[in-house]
Amino acid sequence: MAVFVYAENINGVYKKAAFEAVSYAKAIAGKTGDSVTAISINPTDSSDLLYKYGADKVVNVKDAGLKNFSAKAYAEAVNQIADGNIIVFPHTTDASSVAPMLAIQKNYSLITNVIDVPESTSPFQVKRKAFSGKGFMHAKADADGVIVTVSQNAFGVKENAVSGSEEVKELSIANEDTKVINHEQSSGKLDLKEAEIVVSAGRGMKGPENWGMIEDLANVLGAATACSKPVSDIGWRPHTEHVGQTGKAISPNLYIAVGISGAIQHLAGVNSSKTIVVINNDAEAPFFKSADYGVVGDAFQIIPALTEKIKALKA
Ligand SMILES: Cc1cc2nc3c(=O)[nH]c(=O)nc-3n(C[C@H](O)[C@H](O)[C@H](O)COP(=O)(O)OP(=O)(O)OC[C@H]3O[C@@H](n4cnc5c(N)ncnc54)[C@H](O)[C@@H]3O)c2cc1C
Repeated sequence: MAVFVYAENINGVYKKAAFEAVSYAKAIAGKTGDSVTAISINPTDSSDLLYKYGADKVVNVKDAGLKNFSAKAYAEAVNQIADGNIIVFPHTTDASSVAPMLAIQKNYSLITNVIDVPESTSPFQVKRKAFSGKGFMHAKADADGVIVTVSQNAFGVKENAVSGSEEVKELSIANEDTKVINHEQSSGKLDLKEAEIVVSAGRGMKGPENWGMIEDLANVLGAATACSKPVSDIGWRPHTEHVGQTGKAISPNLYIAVGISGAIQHLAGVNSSKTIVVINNDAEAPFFKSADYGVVGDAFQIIPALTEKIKALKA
């Protein structure tokens, strides 16, 4: 028996979330004594990248009709291959819409946003995020089969190299429903949901002309940039950077919040970050209650000084 895992790629290139999902599937397989079979749709990347994280077998679906993403058609493709009782998906935007479609097609339980290896695999029980990341719960699958989506950056990418094998599967799936015509990445920037470090700023920055210092700090740390909702609403930053309840939910290893008050709707999207650093000139700002480290002070002095210090350390 195999633990199946959906290895997501964008325009043929594997996402970091795919490596994390394979690492997670390998951890489950270690408990059940199964092998890991990864399924990917029209990848251009080499399967070697998936063997590195523990995929014993990679099934590459070749289907010209699946060039454009559609949750229903992709679920059908995975359904035709995955004949095991445990199927793992990354909790990305695309994959988290494929997983429920597949759960319906297979009549399996669906547990989303899991953050740890299962406590038991029979019955399947696992810890997951709840209430927009403000709490945790232990979910138990009712059905014999289970599909899980792994919260990004929760488990981590873990090398576990095996000498895997590859199978190419030619499919021809009807893809006539609503589909994504094109995936475009904002120019040359890190994907916010995949980033290990995020530097985020809010209205405390006073205006878009002051974002240079946020970008400088992000560059020196190799981080992605994010912002609060009002900042993107006023047009200081693009909507793709808006994090929170109504924006992207992220869980980087390090989240640096600059001039953000820490409203509950903002926290809902960032409070599962592993380490939170808050920089705010108001010692009473609510964000400090959720911070691992806090600096009370003027961002306009602290950020450039911090950037210089990190540059010096790196040199
Ligand atoms: C239904 C709903 C959904 C929402 N969804 C979201 C969401 O997804 N994401 C989100 O972010 N918000 C969301 N909001 C808005 C949220 O309630 C807050 O209004 C918003 O997060 C505040 O943004 P801010 O912290 O940038 O601005 P402010 O609340 O204005 O805070 C600015 C902060 O900057 C600090 N500051 C000022 N000057 C400096 C300085 N020189 N140096 C350091 N610090 C300084 C201030 O002390 C203050 O704490 C939502 C609201 C609603 C009602």
